[in-house]
Amino acid sequence: MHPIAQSQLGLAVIKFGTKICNKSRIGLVCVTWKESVLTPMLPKSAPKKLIIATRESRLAMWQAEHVQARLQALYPECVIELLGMTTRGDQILDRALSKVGGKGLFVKELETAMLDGRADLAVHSLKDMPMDVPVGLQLAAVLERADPRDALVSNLYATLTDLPAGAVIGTSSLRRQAALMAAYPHLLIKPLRGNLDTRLRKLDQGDYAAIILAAAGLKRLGLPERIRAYLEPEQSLPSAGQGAMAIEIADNRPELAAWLAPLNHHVSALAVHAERAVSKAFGGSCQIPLAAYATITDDVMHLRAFVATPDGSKIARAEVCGNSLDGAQLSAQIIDQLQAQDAATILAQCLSVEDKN
Ligand SMILES: NCc1[nH]cc(CCC(=O)O)c1CC(=O)O
Repeated sequence: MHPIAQSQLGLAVIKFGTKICNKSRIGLVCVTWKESVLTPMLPKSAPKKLIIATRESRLAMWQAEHVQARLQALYPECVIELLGMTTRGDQILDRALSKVGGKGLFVKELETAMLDGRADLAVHSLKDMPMDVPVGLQLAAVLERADPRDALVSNLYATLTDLPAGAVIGTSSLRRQAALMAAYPHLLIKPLRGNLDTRLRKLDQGDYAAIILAAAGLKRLGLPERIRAYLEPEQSLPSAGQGAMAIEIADNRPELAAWLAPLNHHVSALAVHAERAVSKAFGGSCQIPLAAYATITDDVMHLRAFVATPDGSKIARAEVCGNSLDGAQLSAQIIDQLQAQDAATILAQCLSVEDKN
C-alpha cells in the first residue's frame, strides 16, 4: 500500500475511535475530541457581540446570513456582524483545485481571522473543510443537512441519458468525473471552476452541454429551477459532508462553543462525521475521486463510499449498515472493505497521475 495511504488509514480510525469512546452513552452531554456530536441545552449566559467570518461568494454569504439569523433568534440582544473575506480558493480560478492544494484554500483566511481574534466564528460548507481541523480550532456545530445530491444543470438536456456521444460536461470534481465516466463513457468531461454564479454563466455561454452542481447550493441561491435532474446516490454518490454547513471556532472558547451548540443537528453530525472518517482515511483531499455518504433512519446508519481512478475505470465500492451511534466502527468497516478491493492501488494511481500534472 502507498505509505501515505497506510499511515492515514491508521490515524483516521484511531482518532475517530477515540472520539466515539469518549462520548457518553447514557445521555449525559459531553463534548468530544475536536468535534462535538451531542447538542447541549441552551446556555445560561448570552453573547453580546459575535463576528462571523465568511467568504464573499453568494452561496457563502447566504450561509453566513442563515447562521446569523439563527443566532439572532436565539440571542435577540446580541449584535451579530459579518466579516466578508476573499480566500486563495476564490482567487485561483484557472487551475483545477486538485492541482493547487485542495480544500484548505477556501478556509485558511477565515481560520486566521479567528485565531487573530478578528472574528468569532466561521461558517463553511462542510464539504470544503479539510478533514483535519487545524490546531487551535474546532468544529462547534454541524447544521441540519440540506439536499446532499448532485444535480444536472443544462439548457439543452433533461437527463444524463439524453446527452449524445461527445457532449461536454463541466465539473472539476474528480468524484463526479469518475462517476460520470464509469456510467457514461461516451461523454467528455471538461474542468469547470469558479463560484456557482460563474459556473452557471459558463454553461449559459454555451461552453458546456451540461454541468453538475450540488443541489443544496442551487436551492440556497434560489435557483432550484435550474435543476433538470437529480443524480441519485446510486448514480453519483455525494462527497463527505455535501449539503451540510459547519461552524468553526477557536478551541479555547468553551463559552462560545456552548452558545453555538444549539445549532448542532445531532443526526446530521453523526452522518457527516462517519463520512469524514472515511474521507480522511484516504487523504481527505479533492486530489482523489472519493465519495462517502451516510443516511440515518430510525437510528440505523447506512454508510456508502467509493474510491475510484479519475477516469472511473477502477472503482472500489463499499456499503454497511449499523447503529447510528457506531459511526466510527462503520467507517472502519467501510475502509476495510475498500482496502480489500485494492483501494490502495487505486489511490497510488491517483497520486502518480497527480505527480505527472
Ligand atoms: N465545491 C464548492 C461547493 N461547496 C459547497 C457547495 C454546495 C453546497 C453544499 O454542498 O453544502 C459547492 C458547490 C458545488 O459543489 O456545486
